[in-house]
Amino acid sequence: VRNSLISGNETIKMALTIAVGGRVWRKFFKTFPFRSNSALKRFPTCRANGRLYSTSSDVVLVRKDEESGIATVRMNNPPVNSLNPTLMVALRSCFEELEKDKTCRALILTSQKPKVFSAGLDILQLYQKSPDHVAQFWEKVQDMWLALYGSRLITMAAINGHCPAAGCLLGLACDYRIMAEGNFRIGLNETQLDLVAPFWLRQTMIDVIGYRQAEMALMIGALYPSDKALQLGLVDKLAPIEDVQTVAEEEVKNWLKIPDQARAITKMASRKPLLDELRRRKQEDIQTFRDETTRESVQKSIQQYLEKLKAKK
Ligand SMILES: CCCCCCCCC/C=C/C(=O)SCCNC(=O)CCNC(=O)[C@H](O)C(C)(C)COP(=O)(O)OP(=O)(O)OC[C@H]1O[C@@H](n2cnc3c(N)ncnc32)[C@H](O)[C@@H]1OP(=O)(O)O
Repeated sequence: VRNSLISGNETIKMALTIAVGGRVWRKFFKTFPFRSNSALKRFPTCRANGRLYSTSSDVVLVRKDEESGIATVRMNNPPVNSLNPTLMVALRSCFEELEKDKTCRALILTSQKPKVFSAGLDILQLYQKSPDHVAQFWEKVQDMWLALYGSRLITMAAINGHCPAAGCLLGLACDYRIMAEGNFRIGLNETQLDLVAPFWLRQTMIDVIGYRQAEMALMIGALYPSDKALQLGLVDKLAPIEDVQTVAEEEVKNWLKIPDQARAITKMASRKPLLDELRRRKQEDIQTFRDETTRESVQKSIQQYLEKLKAKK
């Protein structure tokens, strides 16, 4: 159903776009306007072995190789890259900056701290917080995802460690996933916290691993070891943890051989319906998240989950 949501008009527009040579990008951006938020402040930048973008808080480290146009974005929010508002705003801002940078062609998303790609949403931000806080928090999740999933760039997740829940959400938003071999886990374990993955996250899981496997994985909140994730198609390739970044760079170089505009138009053709649907239902999605998360029984489950995390030690 989703694929058929691209109208005939848009398909014709896309075909014309490809055909009209010089005016291609103007038409492309008209057909698929990429959003940006002018209120976000630009990164202070400096140069060292290529361009190094840096957020004021340094929770996101970005190094761009000017020659190849490949930017590596490292999440740097110890101990486990949990997605708190600061990290999510920095990631979104970084994705949007790279999007605007005409010399940037690809983005590799990884963790500065090997062994954990991201522990997902910062659970503390969902516990005993006001409905307004939770609503604002969720909008940051949505905006970060829209910026990454809707990117014209080649996006590659170099998953160098555990990747539960919203860590997996980030991976699924990319075009390709390379994961570390070994005892690392990936998946959407939301139901284990008594949470329900929103429609757009569920849809990306279905798109990547197929309906039956996604339905089952989501219901039981499965976290898969990397070899099983490869078998399911949840990740595309495995590499020893120390080689994940290099393998990602090699893979990007293969993708760079494809002309950017045809690749990006094709990507948008398949992603636009879901992007549009979330944009259209953004407020409804925020309200659902706010109401669900602040429910007493869900708060109790989150409390128990936090206690379990602490007791692990
Ligand atoms: C439709 C409507 C409804 C919609 C609702 C839809 C929601 C859908 C979207 C996504 C939801 C989510 O992401 S929910 C988040 C789900 N995430 C998880 O379940 C991951 C939980 N974490 C882990 O499993 C592990 O930490 C793991 C990542 C494997 C790393 O293990 P390690 O042994 O290396 O590290 P640990 O010792 O466990 O953790 C180090 C410290 O970090 C803390 N910590 C770990 N994960 C954390 C987290 N996510 N948030 C905060 N803090 C965390 C621990 O408590 C420790 O704190 P100290 O003891 O103080 O040091």
